[in-house]
Amino acid sequence: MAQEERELQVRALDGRSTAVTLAAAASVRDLKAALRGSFPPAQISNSFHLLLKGAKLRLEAEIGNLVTGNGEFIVLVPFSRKSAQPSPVAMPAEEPSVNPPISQEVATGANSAWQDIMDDLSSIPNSPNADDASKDLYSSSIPCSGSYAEDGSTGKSPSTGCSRKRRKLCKENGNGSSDTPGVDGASKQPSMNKKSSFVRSAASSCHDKHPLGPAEMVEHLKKGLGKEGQIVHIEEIPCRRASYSELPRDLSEVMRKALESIGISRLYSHQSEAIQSSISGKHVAVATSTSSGKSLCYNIPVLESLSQDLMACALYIFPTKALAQDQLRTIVEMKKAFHTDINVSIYDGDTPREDRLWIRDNARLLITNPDMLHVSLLPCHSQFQRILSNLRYIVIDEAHSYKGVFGCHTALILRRLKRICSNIYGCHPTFTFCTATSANPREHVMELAKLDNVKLIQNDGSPCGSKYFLLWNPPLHMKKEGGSQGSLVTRRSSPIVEVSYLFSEMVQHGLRCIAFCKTRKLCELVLSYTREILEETGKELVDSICVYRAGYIAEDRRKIEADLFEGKLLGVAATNALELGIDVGHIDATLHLGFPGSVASLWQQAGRSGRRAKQSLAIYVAFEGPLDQYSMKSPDKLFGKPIEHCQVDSHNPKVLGQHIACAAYEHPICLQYDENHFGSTLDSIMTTLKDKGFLVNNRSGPFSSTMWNYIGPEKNPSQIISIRAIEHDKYKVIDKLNNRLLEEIEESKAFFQVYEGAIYMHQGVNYLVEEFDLSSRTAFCRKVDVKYYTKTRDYTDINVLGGDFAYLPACKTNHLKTTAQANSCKVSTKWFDFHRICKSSSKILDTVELRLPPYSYDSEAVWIRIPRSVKIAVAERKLEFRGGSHAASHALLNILPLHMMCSASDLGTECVNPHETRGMPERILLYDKHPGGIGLATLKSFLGNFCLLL
Ligand SMILES: Nc1ncnc2c1ncn2[C@@H]1O[C@H](COP(=O)(O)OP(=O)(O)OP(=O)(O)O)[C@@H](O)[C@H]1O
Repeated sequence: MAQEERELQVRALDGRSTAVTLAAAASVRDLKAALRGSFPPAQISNSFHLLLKGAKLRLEAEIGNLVTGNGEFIVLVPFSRKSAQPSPVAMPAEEPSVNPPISQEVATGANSAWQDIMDDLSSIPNSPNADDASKDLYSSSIPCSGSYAEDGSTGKSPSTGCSRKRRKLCKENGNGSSDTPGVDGASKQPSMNKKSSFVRSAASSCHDKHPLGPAEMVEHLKKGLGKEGQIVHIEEIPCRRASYSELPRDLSEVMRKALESIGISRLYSHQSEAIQSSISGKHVAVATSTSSGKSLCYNIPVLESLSQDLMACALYIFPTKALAQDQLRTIVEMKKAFHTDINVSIYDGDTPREDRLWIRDNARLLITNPDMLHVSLLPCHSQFQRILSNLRYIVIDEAHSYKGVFGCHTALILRRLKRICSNIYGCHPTFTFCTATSANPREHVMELAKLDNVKLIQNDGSPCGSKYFLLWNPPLHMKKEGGSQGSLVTRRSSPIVEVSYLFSEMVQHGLRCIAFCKTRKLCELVLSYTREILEETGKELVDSICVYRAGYIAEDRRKIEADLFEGKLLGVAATNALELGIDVGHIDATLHLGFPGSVASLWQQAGRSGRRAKQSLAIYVAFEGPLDQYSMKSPDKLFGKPIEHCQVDSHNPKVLGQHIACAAYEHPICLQYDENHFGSTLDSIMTTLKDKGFLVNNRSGPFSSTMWNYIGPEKNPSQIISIRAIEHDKYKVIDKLNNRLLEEIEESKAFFQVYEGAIYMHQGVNYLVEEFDLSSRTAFCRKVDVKYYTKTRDYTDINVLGGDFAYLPACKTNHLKTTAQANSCKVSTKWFDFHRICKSSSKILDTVELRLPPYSYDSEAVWIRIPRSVKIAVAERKLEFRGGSHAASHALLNILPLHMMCSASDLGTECVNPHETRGMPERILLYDKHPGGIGLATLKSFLGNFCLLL
C-alpha cells in the first residue's frame, strides 16, 4: 500500500463489513462516496452516519487523522431523513457537523452503547468473504432467534479454546484429518468409535468410579470439576420426616389386602385426609410435593367405590399418554387383590379401533386425556352412556399442566363434560385434582372445573430426603474474537460442555441422573459430548446413557422408560417430556441446562430426583444470557421466589365461542340451563355464532326460542379445533440402512434440521441426509463419521395483520395510556443456504445453497409502536435508535419467563431484514412461535406483563 494511503474497516449494523483504501488526505465525505459505490448497506440506505468509537465522524475530517486501534472499525449507522415537521431535537441529517460538546452523562451512555455495538458486531463470526458475514444476519444463530441456547454453535462448540485450556483435556482430533468436509461413509460407524473432534482427557480428568452419594458428590465437585469457582451457591433443602396415620377403619378388607400387596401398611397424613374427604363426596385438591404418594389419594376412594357398587364408573384424565400408561400399570398392580374384576382401560389416540367398542361397553375406570374428551367422547357421548350415567369420580392429575391456552381449552371441555353429565345423564361426579407445583391450587382447579367448593389438602405427610441444589456458572475466560486482528473479550465457557462433564461425573460415580435440556438439539449435543468424555473416563458406561424426547416414536420412548426403571440405563438427557411424573424408578441427580421457563418447572424437574426419601442433588447450569446470569447473581430471589400461579382464562371469547359451537353440536344449548356452565356472556356469544352461520335458534315450539342447535359447516366442529396447537404435518426421518423411522419432526421445525446435506443427530449419532423428498415429507439418511455440523441461514419476517388494542375491556383504565396491540400475524421463514462448520475449530468450512420452499404460518403478535417522544429522547442523547429498540425487544423476551409461565423459546422478536424494501415500523414486537399460536400473545396475563415491563 502506498504510504499516503489508509485502509479502513467499515461494518454495517447487520454485520457486513468491507475494507476501503483511500488517500490519507481524503475526507470522510470521500469515504462515504466510496461506500455508496461499493458497499450494499450504504447503497440500500442512502442516508447514514459513520461512527468511530461512538462519535460521529465529521464530513471534513481527514482520513489520515482518524485514530483507529488494532481491530477497531468504523460503524455505518443508517438513519431516516427528518420529516416535514421538524423536531427541535431530531437527529441532524447530513449537516456539515462539528461534534457538539458532549455531557458526561451522554458520553457515558454513548460509550456503553458503543461497547454494545462493538460486542454485537464482534460476535458475528468472521467469514472468508464479506457477503457470507452479511447473511449471518438471517441466521438463526444470531440473537434474533431469541433462542441463544438452541444449538451447539451459539452454546459454543465443546472444543473451543476455553474449554480446552480450562481442563487441559481437549486436544485437536488426533487422526490428522483436514477440515475438509469429508464424509467417511465407509466406516458406517458413529463418530464415537473413532478419535473424533471433541475432548480428549488428560491426567486431570476424573477417571475415578467410586460410588458417591449426593453429599459426597458435592465435595467431590468442589475439589475437582468445580474448582474454578463454578459453584456460586449451594442451597441445602432439609429432609422432612413422615407423618403417618393408620389406615381408615372403614376401609374394606379387600382394599387393605390390595395395599398390603404393594407394600403399604400406613398412610401419610395427607393421604388419609384426602381419602376421607373424597369418600364423603367432597371435591378435593391434593397439592403436595412430587412423589408424595398422590396417586393413592384418588386410587383408594375410586377402587373402593367401584368394588362396592358394580355399576359405578370413574374417569381419569392425564395430560399425556405416557402418564396414562404409567397409571394403568400402578392400578393393575393394586387391583390384583380384588375379587371382582374392575375393568380399567386406556381410551386415547393410541387405542386400536377394534378395541374401542369393547372398552366403551365394559370399562369401569376409563383413563383418557382432554384431547380425546374433546374429539371423541363428548361428540359421541351416547356411546359412553353407561359410563357417563354412572360416573362417580373424575380424577385430574398433574393439574398444573392445565394453564395458559391449553388450560383454557381444558376448562371449557370440562364444562362441556359436566353439562352432558348433569343435563342428559343426571350425574354429578366428585372431582379429585392433584398437583405438585402450583401457587394457587384451590383457586386454579375451581376455575378449571367451575366448582364452588373444593377442599384443599396440602399438609404434606410424606418423608423426603435432603436435597443439595447447586447453582453452577461456567467460568469466565479471555478469548480473542474477530480473527487475527480481533480483540480480547471475556466469555463464559460453554454450559453445554459443563453439563456434559457433570453428566459423566454422575454416571461414573453411580448417581442415576436426568440432564434436562430445553431443546431436542441440546439433548443430542449433551449426549454426544458426554459419550465422548466417557470414552476416555469410563468406556463401559458409554451405552448406559441416552436421549429421551417427545419426537421419538412411542415404542422407543417406552423402551427407554423401561430401561431406566430397570436400571439398564444410568442416565438420560431429556427435554421436559420427562418432567411430569412418569415413574422411571429412583433418580439421584438432576441437571438443568438453563432456566426451564418457570420456577414451577424447575422444581418439577428437580423433584424427579430423591423420590422415596433418599438424599438427592440438583445442579442448575447457566447460559451466558441475562436470565440465567440473574439467577446466578441472585440465588435468594430464585430460591425465595414462589412458584408461579396457574392461570386459566375460561372467558376468552374466541375459545369460548369455539367450545359453545362444540357444545351445541353435542346437545342443543338452552340459555336457561347452560348459562350456569358457560357464564353470562353465553347469550351474546350465541348471537355472534348465529350471525356467522354456526347456530340456529329454533322458534317452533313453546320453549323453543331458548334452544340453539349447531348448523355450522363442519360435520363435527371439535375436529377442527386444536386444543394444544399440535402440528399434524410432520416430516419423517428414515435410516436408509434398515428403513427404520428415527423421528417425526413438526413441519415448522423440519427445515432447520433436515435438508439434503444436513447432519442430523439421533441418540448422539451423526446421520447425513442424502435424499430429501418434499412431496412425501421424508428425509432419507445414513450414519456417517464427520467432523463438522451443519447450520441453516434463514430469515423470518413478521407481518402484522391489523387488530385490536391489547388491553382488554377489564383494564379500561390503562386503555388510554397504551397503544399496545395484540394482532394476528403471518410469520414467514426463508432459507438461503447452510454452513458446514468444523466441530473442533468452529470455523465455517463452506456454504451450500439451499432450495427449500418458504414456510409461513399464522400466529399472534403483541406489539407497541415506540412513541415519538422516546425516539426524540434517544436522538437527543445521540444513541442508536434501531439497535436500541432491537435490544429492548430481546431484553423483554428474556425477562418474560420471570413474570409468566412461558419459555423465551415460545416467543420470538423481529429483526429488520436489510434487503427488505418496505418501511419497517418502529415498534417492539413479540410473536408466538407456535403455528396457529397457542394464544400466549392474547392471554390477559401476557398482555398485562408486556405492557408493565415496557
Ligand atoms: N403411604 C405410603 N407409604 C409408603 N410408600 C408410599 C405411600 N404412599 C405412596 N408410596 C410410594 O411412593 C411412591 C410415589 O408415589 P406416587 O407416584 O403416587 O407419588 P406422586 O405424588 O403421585 O408422584 P408425582 O408427583 O411424580 O406424580 C410410590 O412408589 C408409592 O408406592
